Order: sequence, then C-alpha cells, then structure tokens
Amino acid sequence: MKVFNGVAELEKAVGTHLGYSDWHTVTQEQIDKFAEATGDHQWIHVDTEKAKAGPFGTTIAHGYLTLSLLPKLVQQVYRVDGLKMGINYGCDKVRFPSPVPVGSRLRAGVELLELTHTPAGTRVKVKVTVEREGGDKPACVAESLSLLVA
Ligand SMILES: C/C=C/C(=O)SCCNC(=O)CCNC(=O)[C@H](O)C(C)(C)COP(=O)(O)OP(=O)(O)OC[C@H]1O[C@@H](n2cnc3c(N)ncnc32)[C@H](O)[C@@H]1OP(=O)(O)O
Repeated sequence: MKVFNGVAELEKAVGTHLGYSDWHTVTQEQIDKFAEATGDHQWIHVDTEKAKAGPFGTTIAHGYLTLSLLPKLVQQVYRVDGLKMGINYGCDKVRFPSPVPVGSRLRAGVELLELTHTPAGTRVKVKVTVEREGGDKPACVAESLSLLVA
C-alpha cells in the first residue's frame, strides 16, 4: 500500500506504477447477489447447470461486477491522506478483454496517468488492469477517474 501525504505528494508519482491489490476470489454467491442488485439474470452468470454446456464451461461474472470491484481493489493499492473525501468521477475507457469464470482470483494493478487541478478538486486518472490468476489477458482494463477534495 502506497500512502501519499496530500495531493502535492501524489503529483510527484504521475507516470509511475503504484502497485497491486490483494487477490479477490469471485464466488457464485457474489455473482448471484450482483444479478439481484442489478436485475441482470442472464444464464451465463446465474444458471450453473446450463452454463456447464455453454461457451465457458461454467458461469462467468458480469463485466460490470468486475468493474465494480475497482474501488475496493484500488483502495488496497494507494491512499491519499489529508482529504475531505474522494468522489467517483467516472471512466474514460473500459474493456473486458477476457471472461471471469466463477472461482477466479482477480487482482488490480494501478498506474497513475494524470492529475488535473479543477475548482471542484483534483481529478486523478489511473489505468487499472484487473488480472485473472493464470490468465494470459486481463479481465478488465479501465481508465478510471476520481475527484479528490481537500
Ligand atoms: C449483458 C452483460 C453481459 C456480460 O457482462 S458478459 C461478461 C463480461 N464480458 C466478458 O467476459 C467478455 C470477455 N472478452 C472477450 O471474450 C473478448 O475480449 C471479446 C469477445 C469481447 C472480444 O474479443 P476480440 O474481438 O478477439 O478482441 P480483443 O483482441 O480481445 O480486444 C478487445 C478489446 O480489448 C483490448 N485488449 C485486448 N487485450 C488487451 C490487453 N492485454 N491489455 C489491454 N487491452 C486489451 C483491445 O485493445 C480491444 O479494445 P479496443 O477495441 O479499444 O481496441
């Protein structure tokens, strides 16, 4: 975990890789709860019997479930102290280059791309690459933005 003492210290790290999160295991219970929360009950996610004969041989996580893990995973990589709050500003680009079969272990690598000072706060852009253990392609690659309010 990298800890930065304020935005000025974070700014010095622009262009660097900040490190990796812990591994997170995606369970069927988590997929089912995500389906319930979002109303997306497609069989490739929730029908374990049908999915055995499907293209992935098992159920797979929703792409947006993987994306929704970003706050948790990125918070394990770095922190900026001395802020009032951080706000999710959105994403510039998101891709899901490979599926996440149930039981997969995922972790995030974080690269600090850009800092922009705005009247509302400091906008931070990071490139988050979610790797699947044993996978040759990332599960998710996202340029994610946060607004840091001091
Ligand atoms: C209704 C909801 C349903 C779901 O949630 S389904 C579950 C979520 N989705 C998935 O699991 C999809 C998993 N991905 C795939 O199976 C494949 O992927 C696709 C079939 C979607 C596409 O495959 P291919 O046509 O071969 O394209 P490519 O080469 O995989 O590239 C796709 C984009 O991913 C970027 N990419 C690929 N490899 C990497 C890498 N190693 N690092 C960073 N980005 C990568 C590429 O550039 C490109 O993006 P650029 O279209 O913008 O060029």
